[in-house]
Amino acid sequence: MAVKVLINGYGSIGKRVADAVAKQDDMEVIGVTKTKPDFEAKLAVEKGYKLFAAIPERKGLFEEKGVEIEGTIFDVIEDADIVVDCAPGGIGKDNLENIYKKYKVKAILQGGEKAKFVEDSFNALWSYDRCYGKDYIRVVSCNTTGLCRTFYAVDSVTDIVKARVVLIRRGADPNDAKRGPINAIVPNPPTVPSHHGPDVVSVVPKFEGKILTSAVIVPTTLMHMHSLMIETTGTTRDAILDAIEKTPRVFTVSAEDGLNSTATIIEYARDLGRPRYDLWEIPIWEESVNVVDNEVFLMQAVHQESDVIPENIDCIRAMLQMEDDNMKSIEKTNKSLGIK
Ligand SMILES: NC(=O)C1=CN([C@@H]2O[C@H](COP(=O)(O)OP(=O)(O)OC[C@H]3O[C@@H](n4cnc5c(N)ncnc54)[C@H](OP(=O)(O)O)[C@@H]3O)[C@@H](O)[C@H]2O)C=CC1
Ligand SMILES: O=C(OP(=O)(O)O)[C@H](O)COP(=O)(O)O
Repeated sequence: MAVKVLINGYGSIGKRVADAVAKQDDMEVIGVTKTKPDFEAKLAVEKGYKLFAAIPERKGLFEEKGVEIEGTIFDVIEDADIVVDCAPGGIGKDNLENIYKKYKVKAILQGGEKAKFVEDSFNALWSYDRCYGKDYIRVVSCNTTGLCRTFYAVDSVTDIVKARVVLIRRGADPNDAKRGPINAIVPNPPTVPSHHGPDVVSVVPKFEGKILTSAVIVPTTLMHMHSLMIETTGTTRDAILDAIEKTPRVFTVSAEDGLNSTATIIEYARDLGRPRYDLWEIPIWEESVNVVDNEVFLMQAVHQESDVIPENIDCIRAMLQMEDDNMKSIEKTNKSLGIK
């Protein structure tokens, strides 16, 4: 029987998680929530999702606008086997304390929440077993997910002694007219190291003290980009390329093929006919992969709106003990979504 999934927060991440859950033969979406009756709420109903008010006092707003609503989150939460919280960063922890724990329902939070509020942090390659059967888990952020996958590939062929990463973060998602910068490069966070190193360690504790990250924000909406420098005990370029080939959800792209920027990578995702031009995999520039004196260099991009989506699906399977082999869950999810 399909497990019942409630999506609390139907925004950039929530709508993608809902569509991915709907594609699984072992899961069903029992509802999605919004706080306001805008176009996303209307489209959710048109797509056939049952819509609920995330905040009970807002229910009247939907009725006033004629947007079909089934009730509030409190009318559906007891039917859920698990809630995937996709509310804006910082709100998930309040929902965890005020709703999910009170109703004793398992919940997944997203990367905008801190590690300390949950039992563990999830990446399908690294921490599936640890999260198996747990109640409250965080799927780490898009950037952290991208780093975890690439470190997995490198770690599969050599030992990582120390890694340094510079993250070039997109200024806003494409639908966001309020954030920036429009014409500046902003150290963000202004302090070094950034939170991404500790976030990777929350998934892979053996990397404690080994990952140092700094980040800037630039005026683009398409993707993030990372420049990785990974000191190892010894490896070769061919071994790293082979490891990338064997690791799920990462792949190489070549500037020679015209995939020489985030712009053409997104065009590639469009040409693949991906929903919302989502690129769930992490593209690594083949030409950037190099090994100098045991240090691995590479550059990769991250489609911030979509790389965490398959992770949420695998996290549901782990928490609800639906599949005990992480690689089998990854394979099932990949197949259902059409991941390379
Ligand atoms: N966008 C990204 O690139 C990524 C985001 N994340 C993380 O995912 C989470 C969600 O981000 P994102 O999808 O971008 O955010 P969005 O702002 O796009 O969507 C948030 C959704 O939550 C709803 N919402 C608002 N308040 C509440 C509430 N109190 N309870 C439940 N739902 C609420 C909003 O509804 P309404 O619009 O009706 O107000 C909206 O549907 C954050 O933790 C973020 O850090 C992780 C990876 C990448
Ligand atoms: O929510 C996200 O970006 P945002 O906090 O810039 O909106 C992405 O998950 C990236 O987050 P991160 O750069 O804190 O890993």
